[in-house]
Amino acid sequence: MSKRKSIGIMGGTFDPIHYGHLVIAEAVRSKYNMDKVIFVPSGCPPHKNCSNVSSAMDRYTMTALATATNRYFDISTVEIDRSGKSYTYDSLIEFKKKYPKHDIYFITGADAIKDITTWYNYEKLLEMCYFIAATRPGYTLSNLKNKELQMLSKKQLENIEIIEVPGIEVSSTDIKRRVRENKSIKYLLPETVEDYITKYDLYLKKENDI
Ligand SMILES: Nc1ncnc2c1ncn2[C@@H]1O[C@H](COP(=O)(O)OP(=O)(O)OP(=O)(O)O)[C@@H](O)[C@H]1O
Ligand SMILES: O=C(O)c1ccc[n+]([C@@H]2O[C@H](COP(=O)([O-])O)[C@@H](O)[C@H]2O)c1
Repeated sequence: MSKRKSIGIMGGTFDPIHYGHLVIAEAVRSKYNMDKVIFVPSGCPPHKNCSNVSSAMDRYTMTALATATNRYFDISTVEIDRSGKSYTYDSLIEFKKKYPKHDIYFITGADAIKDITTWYNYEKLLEMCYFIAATRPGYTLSNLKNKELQMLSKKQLENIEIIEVPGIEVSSTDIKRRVRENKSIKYLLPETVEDYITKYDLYLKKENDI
């Protein structure tokens, strides 16, 4: 990594945000001594059905609650303010303009990076920023390098770093299912987010009914 200043961009649907997201963002920030990590809730996640996702306001609020206690964490509305699919390429253009002196690192789970060749304008994206892919349980480094990423050139692969972080086996899908089944979600996500979910009765209906 160069000695230039750097920031991390942590994009996600965050429906809801949980400790899996927070752990990887903090692990990457401290490992690379980043100035900050900006959490970017998607407006309409490109690879998900937007109509099945909670409102942008709920997801933004939960992300703000979850990140409030970390002075290095920030939050951006760049994607929820934009209409149409929330392509990372469009957001990165904006962040490059806003932070011309910083190196930009897009932080993602390793399971998401394996599909990078299906992302909008992925070739340009890989020239514009570095990707830091945190392994989550079930994804090994060798599997990822050998199989899913084999379409990429050596130069493109150089802009992707796969790192291991303390694994937390939690997903937003699992949390939503637990809420529906009236199971505890305690210790899977910050208490403030848990309280928000309870207060506004989020996730009680089946995903297709949202
Ligand atoms: N437990 C986890 N460990 C590591 N990375 C994670 C974890 N959960 C999510 N991520 C990563 O965080 C990013 C944003 O994830 P997202 O908001 O879609 O949450 P999710 O839990 O993966 O949701 P879903 O269950 O709907 O797939 C993605 O790059 C994803 O790979
Ligand atoms: O730009 C794309 O084509 C693209 C395709 C899939 C995922 N992403 C981004 O990757 C991040 C994680 O996505 P998701 O669907 O797992 O929440 C989020 O910021 C998405 O906008 C971006």
